Amino acid sequence: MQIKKTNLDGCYIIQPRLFKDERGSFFEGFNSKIFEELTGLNLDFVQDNQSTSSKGVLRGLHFQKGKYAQAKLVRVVRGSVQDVVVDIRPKSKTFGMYFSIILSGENNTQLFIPRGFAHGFLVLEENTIFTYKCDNFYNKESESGIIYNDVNLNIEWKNLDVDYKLSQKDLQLPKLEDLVL
Ligand SMILES: Cc1cn([C@H]2C[C@H](O)[C@@H](COP(=O)(O)OP(=O)(O)O[C@H]3O[C@H](C)C(=O)[C@H](O)[C@H]3O)O2)c(=O)[nH]c1=O
Repeated sequence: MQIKKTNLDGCYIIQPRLFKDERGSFFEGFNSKIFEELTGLNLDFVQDNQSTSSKGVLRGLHFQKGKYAQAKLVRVVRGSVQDVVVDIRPKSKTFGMYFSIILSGENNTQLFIPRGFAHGFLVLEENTIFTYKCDNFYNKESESGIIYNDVNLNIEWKNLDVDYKLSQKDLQLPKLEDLVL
């Protein structure tokens, strides 16, 4: 497993070691011992999520507030996404800045997203399967989010040959400046 820092403190790109043979391939999706050795973080993931989306779906930008904030370890099983995280930690020197990366079933790349970030992704291929671990349980009442095209964030979402598809809930999300964090 290789870990690389991003421009956002505490957010890491993780590249698992892939083992290939005549049958196919194998990699460890998560190994707490190695992860702690490389990041110093001792995480207790309590929930595993998976979503399947068609091309053009944009989920996010979401986060859970307060004590229900979640750190996430995200990756794509099949297909590909443009994954985007926004630092919304009020005291962070990179508050309001974002990081974007392509995650795919081909590159097996993972992103570790610490608590205090909003997260979303744009689906680049049909039938993309997205899976992720969370270190805190889902809590509907603490759900919040930021509209994907918040002018102040100026996220450069990839141009696709299909329209973006968002839930009604996500289309009504506020801008970061209108949130009380
Ligand atoms: C997140 C979640 C949802 N649900 C239920 C609630 C809804 O009835 C249904 C779909 O939920 P939602 O539309 O919020 O799913 P996404 O738009 O994929 O939300 C996720 O997408 C972004 C990118 C994230 O990073 C978050 O983990 C999460 O907010 O699943 C659950 O039962 N448990 C859960 O943990």
